Amino acid sequence: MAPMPRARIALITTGGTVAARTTTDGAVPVLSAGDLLTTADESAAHETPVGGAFEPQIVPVDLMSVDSSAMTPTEQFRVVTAIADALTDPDIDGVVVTHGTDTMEETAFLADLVAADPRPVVFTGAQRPADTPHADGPANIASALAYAADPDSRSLGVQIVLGGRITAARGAFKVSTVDLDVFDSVHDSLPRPLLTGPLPGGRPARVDAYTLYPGVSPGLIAASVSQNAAGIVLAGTGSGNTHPDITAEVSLARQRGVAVVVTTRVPYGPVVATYGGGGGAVDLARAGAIVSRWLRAPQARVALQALLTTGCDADEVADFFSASEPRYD
Ligand SMILES: NC(=O)C[C@H](N)C(=O)O
Repeated sequence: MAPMPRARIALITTGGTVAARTTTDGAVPVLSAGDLLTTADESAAHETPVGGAFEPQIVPVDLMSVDSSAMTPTEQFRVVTAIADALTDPDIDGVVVTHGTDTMEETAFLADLVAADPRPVVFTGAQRPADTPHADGPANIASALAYAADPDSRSLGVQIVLGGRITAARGAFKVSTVDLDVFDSVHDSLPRPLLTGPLPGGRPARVDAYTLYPGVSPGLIAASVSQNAAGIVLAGTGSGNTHPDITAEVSLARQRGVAVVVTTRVPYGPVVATYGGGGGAVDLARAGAIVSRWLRAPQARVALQALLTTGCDADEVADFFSASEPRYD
């Protein structure tokens, strides 16, 4: 299908390179939704469906102006709340969120965790600041608006539209610091278990994440526990493995009621608990860690944080991660 010519789309801006201007102190996000629309207008002409002008009615929401690398969990929750607020208007056909690419996979995934509404929610951004020659933001915004206005985009969950590619938020990860084709996916058809109910206000639960390596200090985990982290995500080597000393700390963390999820630092392939020897994923699972088969550390951390913030217990966390596995992978 083609975009509805007069679709009504909420455009929520959060900052990022797409909204950035270059200064002597580096690129900083300063542009409003109105500014972004002006630059996207020309590119939108290329999205005009055959036989009718595509002139969406835009409802601008200038939410925040931050580089996404500096976005806090509280701000990520605010983005998701803003999407829900926009969708309370029955006349809105879809939502586009402009966001930095550094942590887009996290906020878009958080939005997908509560995306029960069939109307399209699309994240987009840019790799080049808006005032650089050949800035990619305007074309990305135009494509995202067209995608959000297309009835065929309904009921697919949150999508990332960027660099000419459409990527489901769940499983997406940033693959290039500078290329215009920014995201790939660890698996292109992950199941989408949703959180029950909206995200609560207030401060999200603290969930730490560590990438493991030879010689990593077990004290990192002890420090998280002593600082009252509610959860810890470990990106192990290979298929979710590490040193036996880490397993011992995981055991202690579990005894203190801290949820632990193990994933891998490897970009592709499932995490399969195969290895023993004291530090293998088999040992970590026996020590009480939950294996995240596909969701990598950034998204596993967001899921664990959202689950713990909404009051889920260890069994419900385990159920979520097992429901996130495709049946035949
Ligand atoms: N391309 C970008 O948007 C990177 C930027 N640092 C951000 O995530 O906000």
